[in-house]
Amino acid sequence: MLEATYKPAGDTALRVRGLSKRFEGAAAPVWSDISFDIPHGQRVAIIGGNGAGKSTLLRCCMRLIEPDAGEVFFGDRSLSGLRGRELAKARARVGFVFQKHNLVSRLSVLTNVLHGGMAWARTPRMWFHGIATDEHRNYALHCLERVKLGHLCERRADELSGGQSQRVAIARALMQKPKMIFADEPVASLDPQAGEDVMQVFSDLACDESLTLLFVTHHLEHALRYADRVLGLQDFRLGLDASSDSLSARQLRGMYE
Ligand SMILES: Nc1ncnc2c1ncn2[C@@H]1O[C@H](COP(=O)(O)OP(=O)(O)OP(=O)(O)O)[C@@H](O)[C@H]1O
Repeated sequence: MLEATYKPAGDTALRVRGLSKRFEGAAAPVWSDISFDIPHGQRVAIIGGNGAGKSTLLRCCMRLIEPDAGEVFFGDRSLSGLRGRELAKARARVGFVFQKHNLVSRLSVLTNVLHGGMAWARTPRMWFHGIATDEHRNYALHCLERVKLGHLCERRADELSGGQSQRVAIARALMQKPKMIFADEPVASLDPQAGEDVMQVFSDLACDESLTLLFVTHHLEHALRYADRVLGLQDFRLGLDASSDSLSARQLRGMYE
């Protein structure tokens, strides 16, 4: 592994131990024996070539994909063996942001954000604008303000730019009051400036609110600028685990050779 300069500090938000995954029928594992600890509030980039298993790793960390071996802990709590409501409750600690924002186009921005509260809703209906309580609407507005889009709350989602839509998707993830944000190539389809704006929002959330951030990216400059630490997947294993301060763009490019 490339020089592991990262030294764990503080309480652990996410602990991964000995994780391995091979898809059925595949000749080789996606990766094997992956272990790392992420302290609360750390910003971590996951890099690696196409097919290195970045998305699979992110999903295995929530058991959206079942690993073949190993264990994942949120804090001290192991996800192994959790089922149904217990697993859903544990997963609700993580706000997941995808490459595609998946907003409901004909609904307002505020209603889309309210949908993020479904993770802890008793009845889904209460998450529609007009039915939701003032308390929930105010919280949704607060989440929108955290991504600097409070002024667009009444706009239809299909009238937003790509960058604005992704920021609404982040606000929707914040609505579930997560401890961690996992983001899978969140700026892949955005222009450079919108991509920077979205990465800055993530970074501010991690720095100002101690939200732990784990994001997959192919933008090496984002890994260096917006992450405290970089994990790199290469040759079916974790080939890099180092603080971004200690890395150069040339070293990161080496993960793609
Ligand atoms: N559900 C699945 N069933 C079978 N194989 C899968 C499945 N999901 C992913 N794979 C395979 O696992 C490998 C890793 O895929 P993954 O999407 O995690 O890679 P990635 O590093 O995120 O790639 P990219 O940078 O192209 O998005 C690939 O070979 C992919 O084809």
